[in-house]
Amino acid sequence: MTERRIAQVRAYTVGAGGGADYHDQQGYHWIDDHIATPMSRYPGYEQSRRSFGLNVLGTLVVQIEADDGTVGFGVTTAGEPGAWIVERHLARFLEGAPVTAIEKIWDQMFRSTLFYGRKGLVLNVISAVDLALYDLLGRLRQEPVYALLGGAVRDELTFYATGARPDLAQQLGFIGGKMPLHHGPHEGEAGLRANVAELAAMREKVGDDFWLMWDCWMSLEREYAVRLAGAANAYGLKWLEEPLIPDDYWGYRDLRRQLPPGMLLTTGEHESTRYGFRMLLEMGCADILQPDVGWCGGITELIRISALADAYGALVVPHGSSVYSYHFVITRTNSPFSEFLMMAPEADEVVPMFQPLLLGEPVPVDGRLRLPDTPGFGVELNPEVPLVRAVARS
Ligand SMILES: C[C@H](O)[C@H](O)CC(=O)C(=O)O
Ligand SMILES: [Mg+2]
Repeated sequence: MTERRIAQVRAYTVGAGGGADYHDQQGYHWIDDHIATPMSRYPGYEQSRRSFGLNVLGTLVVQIEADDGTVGFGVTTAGEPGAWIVERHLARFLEGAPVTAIEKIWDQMFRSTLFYGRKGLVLNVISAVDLALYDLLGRLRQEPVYALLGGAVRDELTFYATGARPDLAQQLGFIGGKMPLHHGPHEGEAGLRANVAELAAMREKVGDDFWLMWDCWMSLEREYAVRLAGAANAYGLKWLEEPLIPDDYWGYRDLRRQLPPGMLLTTGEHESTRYGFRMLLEMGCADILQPDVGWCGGITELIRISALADAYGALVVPHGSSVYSYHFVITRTNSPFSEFLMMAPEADEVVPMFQPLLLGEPVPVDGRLRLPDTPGFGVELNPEVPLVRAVARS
């Protein structure tokens, strides 16, 4: 293959809601309906995550154009600050470099941003660039990303669903349902009882064998989490997800030892890089790691995180991220199933996660999906969604 070089990098924000910033929804949506969060303790921020600014960043789209005009793209949650980082800082490591220099470009982006990066927004941006590079390489080679990653280890993906209605997810063929936790510790014993009553009612609806999990979205304290897990055990809770803030590695380590036997502890969607996941693994913080490929450092870093996890006997079940996760999960034996985020406002039907931004996004049918072999990640930007190149080059 002729060696292609990167001609131009472009960063865009997106006018419409949704897309990679999937919390940015209008009107009623289960994903913003009194979900327990680290901010719930402050009056006025309990009912809606949008109220404390969960949707302030918006979507970032990174396009990378090769010198033959082929364009790959990646998306993340980073909006205008992310566009600034791409255009004013990271572009220098990309433009003129070989398209195949993915490892070197990653290393340069990471090292050059250490003085203000390491986690969070900067890693979201590095992830989007990395996804765009993989998409571009796949398009140039006319191969799906999963083929670039060594090929599929199984024929199809199997999914659990995240949403407010595991009972409907069961009817739609998913293997389990992960519900948001609705009441945080600030709601006291009554809130704890209300949480357990919701779980009990859902168990009644789905029967004994369907997986039920709780996503606590960093909202709990350890003592509360122990009591909640103890009460939930009677209703067969499969895992307790992200109960503590991400930096409390010590809390996760201790909590994992205090959970009822058989109940799993999961976390990682707000963790990034191999260094963050090394902490989780070495300290024994979780049974299942849940990196988000759009936030943890992209495919390049997820490969390292997954290998590290495998050596520790931990599963990696990436957080959401649709096709960007699927192309990875299908290639890894320690990623036996996938998450599907139910983005229908009532969680009552399967709709593409990144709508309206992407076209061609495949969705599970009967809880399963055979990945198409379309080049790259197999999705296109929807021309009807306006993109804004908000940051001029200096
Ligand atoms: C449902 C959760 O609160 C969050 O919005 C998504 C998430 O953490 C997950 O899918 O996992
Ligand atoms: Mg989660």
